[in-house]
Amino acid sequence: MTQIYNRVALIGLGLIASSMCHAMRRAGLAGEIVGYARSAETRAIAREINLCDHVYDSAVDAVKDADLVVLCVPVGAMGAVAAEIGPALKPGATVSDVGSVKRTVIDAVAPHIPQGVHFVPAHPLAGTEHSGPRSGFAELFDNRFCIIVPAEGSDRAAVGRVSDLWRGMGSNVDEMDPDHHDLVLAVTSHTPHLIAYTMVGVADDLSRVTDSEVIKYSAAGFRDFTRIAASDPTMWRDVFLNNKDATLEILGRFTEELFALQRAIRQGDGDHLFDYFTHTRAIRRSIVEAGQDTDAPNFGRGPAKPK
Ligand SMILES: NC(=O)c1ccc[n+]([C@@H]2O[C@H](COP(=O)([O-])OP(=O)(O)OC[C@H]3O[C@@H](n4cnc5c(N)ncnc54)[C@H](O)[C@@H]3O)[C@@H](O)[C@H]2O)c1
Ligand SMILES: O=C(O)C(=O)C[C@]1(C(=O)O)C=C[C@@H](O)C=C1
Repeated sequence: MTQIYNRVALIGLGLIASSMCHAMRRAGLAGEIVGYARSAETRAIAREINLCDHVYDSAVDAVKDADLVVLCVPVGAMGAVAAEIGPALKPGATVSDVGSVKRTVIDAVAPHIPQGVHFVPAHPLAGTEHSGPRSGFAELFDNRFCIIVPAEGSDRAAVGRVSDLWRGMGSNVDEMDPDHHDLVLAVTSHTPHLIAYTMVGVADDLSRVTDSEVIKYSAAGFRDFTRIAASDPTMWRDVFLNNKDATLEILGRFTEELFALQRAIRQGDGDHLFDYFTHTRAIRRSIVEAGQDTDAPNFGRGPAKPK
C-alpha cells in the first residue's frame, strides 16, 4: 500500500485512534503519525507504548504541520476541540473525525474549519467495549464499513483520500448523508446499546440475582447480549445527547413491539410469538450470511485490556 498522507495528527488517543495508528502503520499509509490526548496519563501511556511517532502536550502543536487531522474524541467534545485547533490548521489540510453521530458533530465542527481546509466527516462501524490507548489493534477495521459523510460541495479529491485511507486500513467505504446516517445508527448501534445498559440495570435491581447468581449462572445469552454495556459511559452519554430525535424515534418503535410481545405472552398467544420469532430469526440469519456479524473478523474481539 502506498503512503496517502505525509503527516497525520490524531486528537484523542483511545480505542479508535490507537487502532488507526496500528492499521496505518501496518499498511504504511502515513509518513508520520502524531497525537494528542487531553489527559497527561493517556499521553504518558501513548508514549510508553510508542503508539505514535510523537505525542504532543497541546492539540495546537499536534495539528500545526499535519496534512490530515482526525478528531477521535467523544462526540460532545468535537466542537470545542475544533475551535481550539482551527486557527493552527495548515492550508490545504483535511480535518476528519470518527464520531458515532454525524449531524451535530458536523454542525459543531464545520464553523471552525478555516477557508482552504477540507472537512470530511467519517464513522468507522467498528469498535469494542474497551477504551483507551492500550485497547487498539490493527485489525479492528478489517472488513467493516466506514461511512463517509461529505458535506455538499466538498472537495472530491479530499473525500477520495480519506476514503483511500480507510480502504487502506481494511474497511469498505460507503457515503451517506448525516441525517440518514444518524437514523440508521440509531437502529443498528445506539438503541441496542441503551437496551443492553438497561438489561444490566434490571439484573442489578434484582439484587438477589446480582449478588451471586448473575455471575454464577450468567448464561451465554446474558453475556452476549450485554457485552456492549461495558462500553465507555462518556462516549455513550454523548451519543444519546447528540442523536436525540433518532434514538427517541427508534425507542418508541421498540417499546411498541415490546408491548405487543408482552400482550402475546399474557394472552398465551403462541402463534404471535412463533411468527414473530420466525420472521426475526430469518432477518438475523441473513445478517450473519452478509458477514456483518460477530462471525465477521474481529467484531468485538479486541484485546481485553483495561483503560
Ligand atoms: N468505541 C467504539 O466502539 C467506537 C466506534 C466507532 C466510533 N467511535 C467514536 O470514536 C470516538 C472516540 O471513541 P473511542 O472509543 O476511541 O474512545 P476512548 O474513550 O477510547 O478515547 C477517547 C479519547 O479522547 C480523549 N478525550 C476526551 N475528551 C477530550 C477532549 N476534550 N480533548 C482531547 N481529548 C479528549 C480521551 O482522553 C481519550 O484518549 C468517539 O467519538 C466515538 O463516538 C467509537
Ligand atoms: O462492537 C462493539 O463493541 C461496538 O459497540 C461497536 C459499535 C457498534 O455499535 O457496532 C459502537 C459504536 C460505533 O460508533 C461503531 C461500532
